[in-house]
Amino acid sequence: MKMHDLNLPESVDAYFFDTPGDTAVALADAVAKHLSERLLIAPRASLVVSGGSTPLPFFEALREKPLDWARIDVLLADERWVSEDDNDSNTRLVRESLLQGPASEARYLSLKQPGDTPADGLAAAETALEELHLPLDVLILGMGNDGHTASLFPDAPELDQALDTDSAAIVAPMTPPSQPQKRITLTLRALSRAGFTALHLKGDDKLKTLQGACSDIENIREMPIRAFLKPGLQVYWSA
Ligand SMILES: O=C(O)[C@H](O)[C@@H](O)[C@H](O)[C@H](O)COP(=O)(O)O
Repeated sequence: MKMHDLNLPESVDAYFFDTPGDTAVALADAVAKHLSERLLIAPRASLVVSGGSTPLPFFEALREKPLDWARIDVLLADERWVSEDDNDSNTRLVRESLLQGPASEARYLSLKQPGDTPADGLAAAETALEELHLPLDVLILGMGNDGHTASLFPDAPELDQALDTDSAAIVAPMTPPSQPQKRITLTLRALSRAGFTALHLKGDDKLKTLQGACSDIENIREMPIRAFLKPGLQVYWSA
């Protein structure tokens, strides 16, 4: 699909690659560049990543980058409320695939905290993020075919609050009936205006979903990814 079919907003750059591996390497290069530039002028940098099945080759490429990882705070955009040894845990994915090698020096800020539900663990999660400076420096988002990103799900009863950028909340519990697990997510207030935001996608289905998202950009509740289709976003896609 040619870029113009996406009618992305002005100055949203879309990069199309032949393979997920090529995408991963290119995205890792861009992220490493932004993190190292940030660390030239700030004592620490924040890197927010997403879970799911797409990021693995990106994590494997990024972790080998010769960055000052001890000065980088790594956290998830969202998390399933499962134990860290659960196969569905994004924290497990990040610890096993990203926080290895040079990147093992990074400081990991965990959204997953003790508590039977995300609501029970919310205060501890907020405390864990106390040192997180906003706006974020680097944010990597995925997208589901319902147009969710992070755990901003269209069917979540808490979506309006999580999208309310006037709210002070930077993290919120989400209980989308479409999902098998309860979730915790960074809110739109926390996720917006990052220094560098990339949308990392794989597959024709995701490209079609993105095309649909571009067709009615203002209707964010219907497809929360639309909140990020703004100038400066970089889309990285492969079949
Ligand atoms: O916890 C999660 O699932 C992610 O944070 C979520 O927002 C993900 O990025 C999309 O669902 C895409 O997931 P895939 O990469 O598996 O398609």
